[in-house]
Amino acid sequence: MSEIHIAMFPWFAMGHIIPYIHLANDLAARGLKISFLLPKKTLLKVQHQNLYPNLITFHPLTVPDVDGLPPGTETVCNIPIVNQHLVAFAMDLMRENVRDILSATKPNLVFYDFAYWIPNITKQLGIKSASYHVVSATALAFGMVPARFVPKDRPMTEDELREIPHGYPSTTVMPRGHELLALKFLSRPFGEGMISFYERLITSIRNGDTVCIRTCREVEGKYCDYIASQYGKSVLLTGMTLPETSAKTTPLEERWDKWLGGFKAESVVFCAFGSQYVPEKDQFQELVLGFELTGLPFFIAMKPPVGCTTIEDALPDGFEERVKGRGVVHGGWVQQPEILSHPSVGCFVTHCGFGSMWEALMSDNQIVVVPNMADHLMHARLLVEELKVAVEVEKDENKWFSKESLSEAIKCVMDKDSDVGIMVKKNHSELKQVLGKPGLMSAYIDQFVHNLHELVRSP
Ligand SMILES: O=c1ccn([C@@H]2O[C@H](COP(=O)(O)OP(=O)(O)O[C@H]3O[C@H](CO)[C@@H](O)[C@H](O)[C@H]3O)[C@@H](O)[C@H]2O)c(=O)[nH]1
Repeated sequence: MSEIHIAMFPWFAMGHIIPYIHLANDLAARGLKISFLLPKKTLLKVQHQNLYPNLITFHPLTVPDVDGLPPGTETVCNIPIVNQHLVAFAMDLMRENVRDILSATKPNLVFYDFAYWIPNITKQLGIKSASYHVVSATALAFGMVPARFVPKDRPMTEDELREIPHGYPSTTVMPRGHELLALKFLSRPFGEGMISFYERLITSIRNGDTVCIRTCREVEGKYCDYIASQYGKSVLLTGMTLPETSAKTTPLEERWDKWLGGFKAESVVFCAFGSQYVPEKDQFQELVLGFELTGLPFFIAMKPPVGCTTIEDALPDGFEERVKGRGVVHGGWVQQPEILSHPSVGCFVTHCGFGSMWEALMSDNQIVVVPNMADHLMHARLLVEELKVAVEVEKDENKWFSKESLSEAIKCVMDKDSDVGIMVKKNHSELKQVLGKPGLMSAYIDQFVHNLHELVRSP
């Protein structure tokens, strides 16, 4: 088979760029050549993850400044959700630049997700296009299908937001009540020349030559089939594309390894909410008080709350003294996969970003979910309602959760005698066995590469 050359142009968010790099590594391991288009400062942060520099080439991009965003903004990292469409706008302004790179590098195929205009360029250049999605099939099936009516010239009404797409294959894996109304921002057309996130994704899937998703049939089979039937296209799966070797190549930072090592096996509760989430100060304080209330050792890694320069500034009065020796609250990035595989860690409290969802499933930890927005809600419901491998922290209509509800959820899975704890542990361990079956994930990539060869050869 002749060599395939793929260009990749993911949404400017770390939660998208990182899984694209994992896929690039998996493909390069099978001899495929990759041209990766990335904002230039972001490139410096992730280039060490390129395991095949002979096959994966990064192309630096300059992201134009856009009114309403701090100058030099490249990704949605630290940008409030209400302004994320401006990052999409900046991405759209790069059309000509991207076309020039594709025209010069001449790949056979382009992978993209939010840049819905890529197929217009690739058709002119005689290149194939594949929309590759690193959010769940569940989220795409619920929100981003032709069966969902999305008006082009106005935001969706409450009734439209509450409507379930016809044929959607679940009655439980979905946002509830007030959460549905919070999806309104996805449907807002943002002005001259800009389209809503709903329309962006639906157009992206509809116009590409194929649709690919970072998932497995074992977890999301029926949602993949629904997407295939909605678009009349086959859906190609890459499996979960988690790097297998990270724990071996990058040992956990010594200070954390030592601290965690001071506790008995499976006793520490770890909490992290991904690369984007910035808590409000009062919710953050309630969260840490919830951990205090459990009486268990804990390790929280989270960005400083809105309006606080450091995490220490945001802690409740007397908190540090009271939890000294059994609790850490760290305001920066930690090595999540390595922490999840530390023998002392027994529970993961997660916002349920798609990356964290897979990492949680492939760990031996009990899982507690605290979803905040759009796709996180879908992943959380998938784990709790359908797979029954996790418990969810109760929230009120204003998305607020109390220290008591957080503490109860954690204790319910950490208490060795709890029926719910025993049930989710058993289900999780059975699923992990299925997903961890030797050769399963590499078979996904092999089949995926085979499908790409067919796609490239097709007329
Ligand atoms: O201190 C930290 C925090 C996070 N991570 C890693 O960062 C990634 C975070 O990804 P994810 O769990 O997917 O969360 P987000 O960063 O919130 O993800 C964005 O991208 C996801 C697609 O991957 C979408 O599902 C989410 O909606 C979107 O918020 C994971 O691999 C974590 O292991 C760390 O290593 N250390």
